Amino acid sequence: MRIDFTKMHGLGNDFVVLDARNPALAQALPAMDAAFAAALADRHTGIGCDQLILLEPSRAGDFRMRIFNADGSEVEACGNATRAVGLLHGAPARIETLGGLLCATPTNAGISVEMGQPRFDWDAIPLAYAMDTHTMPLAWEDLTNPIAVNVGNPHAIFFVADPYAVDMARLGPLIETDPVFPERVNVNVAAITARDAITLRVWERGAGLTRACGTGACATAVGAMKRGLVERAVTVSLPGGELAIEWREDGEIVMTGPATESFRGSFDPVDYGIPAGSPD
Ligand SMILES: N[C@@H](CCC[C@H](N)C(=O)O)C(=O)O
Repeated sequence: MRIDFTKMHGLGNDFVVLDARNPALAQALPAMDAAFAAALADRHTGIGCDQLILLEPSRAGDFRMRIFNADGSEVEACGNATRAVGLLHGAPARIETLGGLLCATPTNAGISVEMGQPRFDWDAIPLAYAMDTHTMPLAWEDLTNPIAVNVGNPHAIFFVADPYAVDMARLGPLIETDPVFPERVNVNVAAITARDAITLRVWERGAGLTRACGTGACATAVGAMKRGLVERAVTVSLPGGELAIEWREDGEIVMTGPATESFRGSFDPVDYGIPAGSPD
């Protein structure tokens, strides 16, 4: 049996969405593992995407969203995909993720998502320094003094003069896989251009340089607010376009921006070496 998919993107950060709420599709879909997710995400031999999104039934929310990076790793959060599935749903949705329950609402300005409250895990790193248990420096060449913000998934943010002057293709993977980040990390380089504006590029954990990263925009905005560099509402400009990020007084981060459906299609799992309906 062929399996239907929807190809979507948020500011050019692109997704293959499989809707396993549909019982026929759920039955035909092989168990999702890293190898299968990576095969579908491959831009040369698969459908191609930055993240594979699997929608499943949920007791906690309207549905559950599972997120797989292009390298097959399953992760906790994806801001752009949350807007994309919010668009697909077409009405306010409570979306269960590994990173928490998120609320997506269609508005005139795009899809607005309550992304939850940030955690500042960086405190753990200076503690390691104080106890002299660290092994790595907090600087990677010219990238120094990052702030780490967890918005369901982990981000390290470096404030620089010009994000486009940073050699992300080289430094991104170096920092992503540095042992100082046991779960690897999304690497953000950002410039503050006004009290309400940030320019950002993101090397995504498990996906590389993407045109936009919703959680990266949230983490960077909140990191900049925590350092007193910007006000509580900012526009974040990424290579693929702009997101509005607000850190409300109640602690909730709200991200608003566009989402787009590109096309629909179907594939045969046999082409990925997996017999249809196989439990493996
Ligand atoms: N593109 C995403 C983030 C996807 C997950 C990330 N690469 C990770 O490994 O945490 C977004 O829009 O937030």
